[in-house]
This record gives sequence, C-alpha cells and structure tokens, in this order.
Amino acid sequence: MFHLLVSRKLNPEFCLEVPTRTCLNAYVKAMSLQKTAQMLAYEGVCQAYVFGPRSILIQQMGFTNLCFFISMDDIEPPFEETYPTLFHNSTARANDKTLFAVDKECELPLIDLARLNFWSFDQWIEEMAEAASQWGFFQVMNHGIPQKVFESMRKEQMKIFHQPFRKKSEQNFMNLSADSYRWGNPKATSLRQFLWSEAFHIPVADISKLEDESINPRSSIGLFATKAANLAERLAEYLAHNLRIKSSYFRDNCLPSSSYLRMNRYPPCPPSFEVLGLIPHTDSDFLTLLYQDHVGGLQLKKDGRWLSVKPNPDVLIVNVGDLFQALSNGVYKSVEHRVVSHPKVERYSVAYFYCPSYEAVIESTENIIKPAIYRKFSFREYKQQIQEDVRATGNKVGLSRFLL
Ligand SMILES: O=C(O)CCC(=O)C(=O)O
Ligand SMILES: [Fe+2]
Repeated sequence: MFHLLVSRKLNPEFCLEVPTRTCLNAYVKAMSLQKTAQMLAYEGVCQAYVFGPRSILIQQMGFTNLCFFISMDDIEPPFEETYPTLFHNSTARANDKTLFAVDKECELPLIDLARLNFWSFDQWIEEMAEAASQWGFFQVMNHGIPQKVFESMRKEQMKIFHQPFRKKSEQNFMNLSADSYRWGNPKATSLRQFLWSEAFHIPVADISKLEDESINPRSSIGLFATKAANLAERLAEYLAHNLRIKSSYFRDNCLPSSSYLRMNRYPPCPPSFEVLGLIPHTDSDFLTLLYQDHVGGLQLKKDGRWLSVKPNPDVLIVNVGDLFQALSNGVYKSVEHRVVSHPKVERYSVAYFYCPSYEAVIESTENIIKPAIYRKFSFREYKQQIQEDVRATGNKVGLSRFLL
C-alpha cells in the first residue's frame, strides 16, 4: 500500500492524486521505475509509462492531452537559489501590490476563418482589421491547424521542459545554440524585472537540427512551425489588404526560415513572491501566433488598463507586433502584454514570431490624411537598436525610437 500525496505540479483538471518526487524516489529505490509506474496505474484512471532513465509519464485515460511527468531529478530552474538578494532582500522586493492588479477577464475578439466562405470578403476583413487596431489582439478559430498538432506540440514541450535543469542548461542541449535556453532574468535588479519562467527561443531555421537521445522534438515542432508559417502569412495578407499594402509584401520579405518559435513554461510561482512570469513587453515581429493551454495568466493592456485573457485551448491567439504597427503607420497596434504565473500549476505556451529577413525594409504606409509617422528602417537595424537599449538601460525602447 502506498500513500498518495498531491504533487506540486498537479494539473487541476487531473483528478488523480500522485506522490511527490521524494515519495516516488523512495518507491523507485524500493522497487523499480517500472514497478512504480505499474503502481501509479493501479487505480485504473491513468496510464503510467517509464520515460527516460529517471522519469515517469502519467496520462489520464481517454485524454491524450491530460498528461504530466514526474521526474526524479530537479527540473526547476534555481530561481531563488541563484538570486537570493532579489528574493530574500526586502528592499529588492517589488513591494507593490498593484503589480498584478487587473481590471477584469476579457474574451478577445473572435475571428472565424470559416466565415470567409460565407461573408463578403471586405466585411470579414474589416472585422479582423478592427480587432487589430482596437485591441492589437484577437483569437482565430477554424484556422486549419488540426488540434492534434497542438496536442503533440504540447506533449513535446512537456518532455523537453521536464528534463533535469542541469541538462536543459547544458551547452548544446538538443543541438541548440547556447543562448536558446532562457530562464529568469540575469540582468534584473528588482523582482519587478525578474521572469518566473523558462523558455527555448529557436530560429525556425534551426528546427531541422534539433536532436536529443531520449526525445524526438523535430517532427512535432517542425509541423507546428510549418502550419503556423502558412497561417501567419495568410493573416498578414488579409490585414495588409485592408491597408492597400501590396499582397506580395510578406512573401517577398519573409522567408520560412526568418521566423522564430518560442516554447514557454511557467513553473508554479509561490504567491509570496511579487514576480511575473513574463514582464510587460511588445513583440518585435509582424504577427505572433500564440497557443496557450487551459491554465491562463496572459494579460494585455487596453486603454491603460490590464485585462486577463480568458484561456481557450481551442483557439489560436494572434497579436500584432511592432513591425506591423510601423508598416501600417500606427493603424494596427502592437500592444503590451505580460504573464502572471499560477501559484500551484505549471503553464505552457508556444509563440510563433512571424519575422522578415534582416535585410527587409519596413516603411510606413502613408496616405494624404496621415503622413508617415515612423522613419524607414531595416529589421536588422530594429534588432540592433533593441539590443543596444537593453544593454544600456535594461529595457527595450522599441518603436518610439523610430518616430519621425
Ligand atoms: O505565454 C504567453 O501567453 C505569452 C508569451 C509571450 O508573450 C511571448 O513569448 O512573447
Ligand atoms: Fe509576447
């Protein structure tokens, strides 16, 4: 007989209670990883598989996307241990109860891509353009990316992030370049600037090189990136149509390999820390496609107030990036957003950043009523300016640097 304890990483939708890592370690020592997995499956509500040399994957019966890993090694980045002065020195604490203040939960404008076949083209595009200019964010349904692509992407993400921290932070992990794995914020001087999250930021061009001896990340991630690239191009063309931008602009300037993919994981964050999962920022691309799980935590700024986005794993979130704001001469808005981590549950998201090649030139589309508000710049120049600003001030200044 064994005692069941609630795991810190327990998914709230997952009704099974599982042992903690320490408890599991004891079972594994006394029996074997295989026997422990069998024990966990004993109640018949879940299946448990041995995964890798030191972890077990647990999956709820009948729900392929409700699964999680229990790892015998520590998977969490050592946030508190590495930055003790930030977490345990009261003067560095944000000490600001308004940090997480939100006005309310909102549902983003919903664009149904299937309606394109029934509505008049102009009316349909108008709806999307209005969302891009009023909110900078919208959600799309019937987008053509099968749900199983998201499910396998999420499973892959869990496998990757549930590797021991020492492995994830190794040079060359999955054959990625050293700066792909990011956790916390080494430059933070207060908790307000810290990120309670970890991420893999991967150039799409590098996906084909991904490899690991225990996982096979290439196929799920590659499939997601290909589907996202097609959808992003389509959406960008619709939005451009409304502004009378040449429809081939995106095909001419964005190569499939010039975009990026970022896999985010937000470990549970103790409520005693006033720290965000991701600090307020805008995205430095044309469009971002974001797939998030059911946990929630994404917030965006609208009319000066923070709103929480109601999570819906059945849709894809789209947000306008800085480059589209510049190209549209300020008509479409690149809106600030951030993430609040959950106190008990880990959260996953994956963002596809639709970017041009470095040489692409972004020029505001002016008209008689509204002359250009931004000067012409190349994507390379934009990235370099951001890096310079972050180095000098710790913050991205962004588009305001390019105002005329
Ligand atoms: O995790 C999220 O919901 C947002 C992620 C995001 O904004 C980003 O990666 O730039
Ligand atoms: Fe973002």
